[in-house]
Amino acid sequence: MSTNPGTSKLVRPTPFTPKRPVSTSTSMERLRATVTPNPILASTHKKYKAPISNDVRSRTHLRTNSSKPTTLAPVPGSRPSSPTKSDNGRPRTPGTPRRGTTPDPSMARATSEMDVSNVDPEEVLVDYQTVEPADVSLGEMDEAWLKTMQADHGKEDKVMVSVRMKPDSKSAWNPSISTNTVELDPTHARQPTSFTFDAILTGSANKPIFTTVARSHVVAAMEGFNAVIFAYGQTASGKTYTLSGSEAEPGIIPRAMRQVFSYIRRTETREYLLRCSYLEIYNEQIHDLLAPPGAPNKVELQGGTVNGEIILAPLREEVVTSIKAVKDVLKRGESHRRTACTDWNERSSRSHSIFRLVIESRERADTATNSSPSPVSGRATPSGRQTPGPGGNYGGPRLQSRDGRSVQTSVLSLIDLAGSEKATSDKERTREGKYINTSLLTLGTVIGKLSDNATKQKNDHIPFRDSKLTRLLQPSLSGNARISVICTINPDPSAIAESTSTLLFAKRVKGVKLHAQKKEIVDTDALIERYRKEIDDLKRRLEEKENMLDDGKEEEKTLKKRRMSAQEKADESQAMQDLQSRIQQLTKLILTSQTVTDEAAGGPAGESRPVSPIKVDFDMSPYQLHQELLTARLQLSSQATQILSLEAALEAAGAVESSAPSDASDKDKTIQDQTKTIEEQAKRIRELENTRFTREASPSREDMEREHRDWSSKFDEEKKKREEKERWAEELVRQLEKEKWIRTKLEEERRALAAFVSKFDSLGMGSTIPASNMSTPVSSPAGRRRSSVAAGSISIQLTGFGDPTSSSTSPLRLPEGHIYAGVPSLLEQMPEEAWVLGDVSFDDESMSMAGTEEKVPSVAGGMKGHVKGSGTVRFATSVDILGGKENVHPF
Ligand SMILES: Nc1ncnc2c1ncn2[C@@H]1O[C@H](COP(=O)(O)OP(=O)(O)OP(=O)(O)O)[C@@H](O)[C@H]1O
Repeated sequence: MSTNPGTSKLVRPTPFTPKRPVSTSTSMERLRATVTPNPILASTHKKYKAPISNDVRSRTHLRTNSSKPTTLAPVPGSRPSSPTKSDNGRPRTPGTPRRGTTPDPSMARATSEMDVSNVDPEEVLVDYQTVEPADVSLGEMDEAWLKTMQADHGKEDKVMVSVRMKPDSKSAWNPSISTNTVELDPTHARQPTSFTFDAILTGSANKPIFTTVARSHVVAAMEGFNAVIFAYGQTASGKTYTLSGSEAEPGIIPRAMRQVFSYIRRTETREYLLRCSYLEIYNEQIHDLLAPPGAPNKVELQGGTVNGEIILAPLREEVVTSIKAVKDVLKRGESHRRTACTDWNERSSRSHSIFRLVIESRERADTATNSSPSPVSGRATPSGRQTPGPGGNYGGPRLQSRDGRSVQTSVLSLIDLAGSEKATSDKERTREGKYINTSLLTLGTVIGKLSDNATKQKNDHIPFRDSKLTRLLQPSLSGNARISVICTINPDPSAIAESTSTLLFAKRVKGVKLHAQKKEIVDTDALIERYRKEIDDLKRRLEEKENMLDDGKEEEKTLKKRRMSAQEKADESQAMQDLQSRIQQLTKLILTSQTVTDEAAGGPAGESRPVSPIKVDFDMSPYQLHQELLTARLQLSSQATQILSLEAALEAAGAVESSAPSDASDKDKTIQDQTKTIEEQAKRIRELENTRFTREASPSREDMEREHRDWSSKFDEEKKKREEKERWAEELVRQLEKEKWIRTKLEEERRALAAFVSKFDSLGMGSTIPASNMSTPVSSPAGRRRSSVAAGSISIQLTGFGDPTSSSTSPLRLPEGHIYAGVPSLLEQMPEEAWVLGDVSFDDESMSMAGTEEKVPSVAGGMKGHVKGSGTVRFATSVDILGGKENVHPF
């Protein structure tokens, strides 16, 4: 690891891991020997691990000295009364009221001498003449650098992210300054782990750190852009050292302040009003570090935002005019900050601290080019609009825009975050640690989502409201600021996990996109004048264009128009449209500005002239104004198109020439009339379209209803049919059941009869079967009757079954359960060709023919048997069956 050669190797008072409690005696001595203590910090330096309660801090003893009521921030609009210019003409830095006799002289210095509510901003302006040479840092802003840097403003749309490694003899990380990469040493890495950022910083010297990561942001703030610089990292990794530094190595905050004064000294054309505030977020509560001792110091973050700004109230702002004044403010704020000795850091910040410098500037009166009084109607020039503030909760005075000199406002925020840490044995520290970690976690989530939204072009919700820190940073993180983040890491191998987490945070921050905009508070009269001039100019250009076309005789004009290509005509008409749109827009803006001005001056706004339909908020950011402008332009352009078409129509009707107005105002009137007509026509068209739509829509609705009705009746019909079929099916089933029942009954009867017959036969009484029980016997010429059937037909018709007359055509059906009894030679003459088909078999004959066609052997001697199964006996030739049909009986 390469470190700054000038670095005095600092021995860490404790290893990062909290396992071993700090040994204050040796480590502190070593520390004191290596680092010159910062006198600012020394006053509150905690040497021993002791609980710090916000109520038991230095303010407690100061409270006893409090005799005068505290004056808080002025209500905007209250006139400053007592100028504070010192005898030598140089403005004196105001402070808080002196509290009578103070036993502690250092604290007497820390409390302020002046009530800021009584400061006239005009009296405390800083310009190149008032800056003391001693307040200036020489050589930090050469012209060439400044030029490149200024060219970068507006282009830069990413957060500047740098990593600062604290000097350590055993480092687990290898920094590469040339490639801006930091890599985890392979001995500690399972896989290659490296990160690349905008800068990798090492060593103890704070000057190069300032130059690399903060200088350009400070200049951006001086030029009207909001700027935020913050340090992020685990506890004891060097955040406070980077931001505040020590007497020997001043950090970013003191260097930035010097830079501010250097900038003012080299900028001869502007004058500045500088106001500081200093606050901290401790256990999710915001405290004003500059609140006078004994005064309430809780600051509330109010509901919404004003023009994208967060409202903090009540927050004290103090005007500063010199480095000394800034130092005083810092010292006072530092003395109120919550720090404590933890397992890892002798003087650990227990809160997030935010030092804010509000920079307001305007062109100096003697250099302003537009310093002539406003020509707007003999009215007295109204004072410029006040810097938007939370209804008197901001503390400091505001710079007013004067004589057309607009006021530029920006805020430089320098933030020292509390460090993420592990749990400690001390209860109070653990509680603080929880708040710290939670808010840092939210910061990480917010940054992650912002970066995600930027890369994936999404617009997901960002949980800014989940912590005070993110809520406070919302305007900046949302993009309206130049941001520089310094991630500090402790390179000790015992802190690899924490350092990796910090580096991952840094990587996410890199993805956040910014679009910082300047904020300018404009003098409305000057603005109106600017609009008027622009309108005059536009009207002149419009007339020129029209004259160009109208010059010459009628034939020449026609020729001119014919000569113009279609493209030229379109361009020309577009240019004229643009001019007219702009004129209308500016006219509206003038009306709005005048309304606003009159209202602000308590005048009878809107009585003598129409109030513009568009209310322009002059406190809107240029970006917002631009958006408004685009929307307005779009509207105007569509109206202008309508006007043009109407003009074309009128021209075609030959009406324009005769009624064409001669001067611009008449033309404006005509345009207005025409616009009105167009609007009426457009309204009429809309009505017609609506009617048409209604008309077109109603038949289709009827159709739909009719169709619906048709379908419903069809459905009902189908349903009816189905129900009928179901009824019919049920009826069939019922009949079937009945049939089955009848058949069963018949079957039972038949079986009973067959049994009877069989018994009868066995008794040798076959000839005595009563004819009534059987079918009517076929009459036979002889005693042994012979029944003759044709080939392929039945030879036997079972008694009681079937129709005897059809016996010649039907095959012999032998239903199961019939027997052939009492017939000595039923098929005596059956020829060989006889075939039996079907599943028929007989008990005691070799006539098993189940399922297959089989040739039936001649049956000599008749047969007697019980038919099993049903089937058909088919005969190929005529068969004489002895005994006739009557010999076959049901079983
Ligand atoms: N780059 C550095 N060079 C020399 N000393 C350093 C450096 N960074 C930090 N230190 C020393 O390390 C100690 C811890 O640093 P510091 O208090 O700035 O850490 P921190 O990140 O602010 O911690 P915390 O989050 O607990 O407030 C201090 O004694 C400081 O002087």
